Amino acid sequence: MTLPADHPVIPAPKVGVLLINLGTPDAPDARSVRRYLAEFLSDPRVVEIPKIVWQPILHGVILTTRPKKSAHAYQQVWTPEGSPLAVHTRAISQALQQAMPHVVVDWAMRYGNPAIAEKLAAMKAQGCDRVLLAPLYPQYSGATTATANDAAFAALAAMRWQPAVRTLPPYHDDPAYIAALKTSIDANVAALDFVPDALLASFHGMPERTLHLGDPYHCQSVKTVRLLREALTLPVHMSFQSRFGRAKWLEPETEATLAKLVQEGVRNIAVVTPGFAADCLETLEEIALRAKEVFLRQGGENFAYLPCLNASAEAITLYQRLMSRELSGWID
Ligand SMILES: C=CC1=C(C)c2cc3[nH]c(cc4nc(cc5[nH]c(cc1n2)c(C)c5CCC(=O)O)C(CCC(=O)O)=C4C)c(C)c3C=C
Ligand SMILES: [Fe+2]
Ligand SMILES: [Fe+2]
Repeated sequence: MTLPADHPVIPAPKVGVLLINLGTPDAPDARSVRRYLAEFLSDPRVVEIPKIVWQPILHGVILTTRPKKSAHAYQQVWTPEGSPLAVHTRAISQALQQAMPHVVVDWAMRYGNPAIAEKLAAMKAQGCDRVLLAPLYPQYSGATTATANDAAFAALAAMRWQPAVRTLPPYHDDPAYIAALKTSIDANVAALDFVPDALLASFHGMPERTLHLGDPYHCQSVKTVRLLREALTLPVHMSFQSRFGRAKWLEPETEATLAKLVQEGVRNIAVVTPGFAADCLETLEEIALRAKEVFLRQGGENFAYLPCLNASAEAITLYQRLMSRELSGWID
């Protein structure tokens, strides 16, 4: 049988790893932040309020007031290379590509740029017929991991010839993740010019309702902290930051926890954010700048924010291990 001239040629198997993070505005100005927030906060996985109720609130109040305020916050942490979240996620992707030269490693954002659909199309064009989708969230949540996968599946839905796909499971209790956190925390604490009395692990918050509806994020965060306590010598406290809206969010809240710790006699503290793979607005502005101010104002003496794993050597060892495990059978 003669094949038609335009019949697709079947290439040799090629594997792609697509790292996915949340997303960030293109620039630290109100217009760019508004565009980003409009996409992010219209996701029903993020704001679980009926569209008919939420859209007028979003477009009437939130998107007229918040972009200016948030743009100001972004300006405090923006770098010459761009938004910290994008800069670190790109650096992770580049370092992992070096560590795993036999696969194609790239990165995308759930909201904004670079888009997941665009990066999946680029992988396909490079001949990747197998793709590992890797949302970079240690703890699973519908608002983060699931929506990243949803967006990837939606992009695949438009492809005539899809690659085979796998998704990276949460790694909140993986010994390699806890070991990477321990290495990073120990080194960062040793470099401080004071000895912390305690460590506070601050996680991004979620509406409390999501816990009762079965989202595992809270339980997985608690487990990460238990394992960190077992691995570290410092006392480890836990809290949730970044409240949004009027609903009840997970407790205890980060700034309230810092104030309480001062009252209990903690004067010197180090804060880590193990739920974030990469430093971003929520860690660099909300914690390193604003939470620090709260702690010192309450009578604390020394406050250190310890960076996320970012593209550190321990992070790349971690990701190489996690990805290689998921690629088993696809690569040798
Ligand atoms: C209902 C609102 C929100 C939920 C639920 C939520 C969950 C959630 N978010 C992250 C990680 C990040 N969030 C970031 C920023 C951010 N988050 C919200 C709201 C919700 N997040 C807003 C409105 C913003 C934007 C900033 C602001 O205006 O305050 C970021 C940083 C992005 C950046 O550009 O640097 C991250 C990362 C997780 C892990 C999570 C649930 C587990
Ligand atoms: Fe968030
Ligand atoms: Fe915030």
